[in-house]
Amino acid sequence: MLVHAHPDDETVSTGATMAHYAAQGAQITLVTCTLGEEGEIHVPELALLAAAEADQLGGYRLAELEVACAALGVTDHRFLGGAGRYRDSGMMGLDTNKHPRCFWQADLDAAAAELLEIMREVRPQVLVTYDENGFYGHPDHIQAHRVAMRAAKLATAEGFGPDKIYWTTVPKSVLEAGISAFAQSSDNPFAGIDKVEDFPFGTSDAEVTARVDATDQHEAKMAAMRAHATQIPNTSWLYSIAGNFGSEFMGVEYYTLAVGERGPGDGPHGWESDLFAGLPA
Ligand SMILES: CC(=O)N[C@H]1[C@@H](O[C@@H]2[C@H](O)[C@H](O)[C@@H](O)[C@H](O)[C@H]2O)O[C@H](CO)[C@@H](O)[C@@H]1O
Ligand SMILES: [Zn+2]
Repeated sequence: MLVHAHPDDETVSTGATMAHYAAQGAQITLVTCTLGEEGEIHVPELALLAAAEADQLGGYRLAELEVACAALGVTDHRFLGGAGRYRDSGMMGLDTNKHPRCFWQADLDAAAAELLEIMREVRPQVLVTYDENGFYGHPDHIQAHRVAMRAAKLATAEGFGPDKIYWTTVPKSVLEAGISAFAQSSDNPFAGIDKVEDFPFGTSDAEVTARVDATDQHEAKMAAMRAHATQIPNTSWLYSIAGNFGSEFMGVEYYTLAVGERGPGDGPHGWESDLFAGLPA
């Protein structure tokens, strides 16, 4: 089970992983907490769908998410509390954070109870969500972390909690490699970023627990990214990195184990290569 904040997060941070396990026949349940109503629109002809105009972006991103899930092979997708229950809160500090229906204003116990019911049905072995900072500090990501961890605690108390809980991450060594690789490039997605500490995310290699190599699924991830066209324009830095690093960047995703027993791993850091490592088949 993966708990994400907005449509497109599932693809950008865990898309290759989901496609990898879907291809193996694993049961994958994706829970998205908002419709992404407050997002930017990188498709000019859709500009009037914006929150400040027709306020229809949420419905459009719902459809983008359906196409992305199909590209990844994900067949079980839910919106927390049902589509439209929790509104996109906008970036931290904006007035949209005060919208009465926004996820940032959600009652934590009520939202966790919604997720608990899905956990009761699905009984996930592995739960994936964000760290306490929501990976990069967006209020909906922070709230997704809080709701997922609260629901997991309640599920465990009732005997059906996940065996392992992972938080998405990127090793600082990978970020440093990206800064170096693009330093001389005219199309530098890291322009203006001189050191890894300038990123609002990233963990030391020692804090990373798992490296999922799903390079065989990088095309599926690219197709899912293309489905999220309102959020990921063709000029996105994601595509320029993919063009330079290829499947190595698009098909490898990293995680930190927050709860559960670390399974067998390999390499200099003993990273797991499988999120189900150490669990009964
Ligand atoms: C990846 C992610 O969480 N995207 C969110 C985020 O989008 C950012 C937002 O539009 C910001 O204004 C841009 O400068 C930034 O580049 C975007 O990543 O926040 C949106 C509003 O809450 C959300 O809809 C989007 O999914
Ligand atoms: Zn997001």
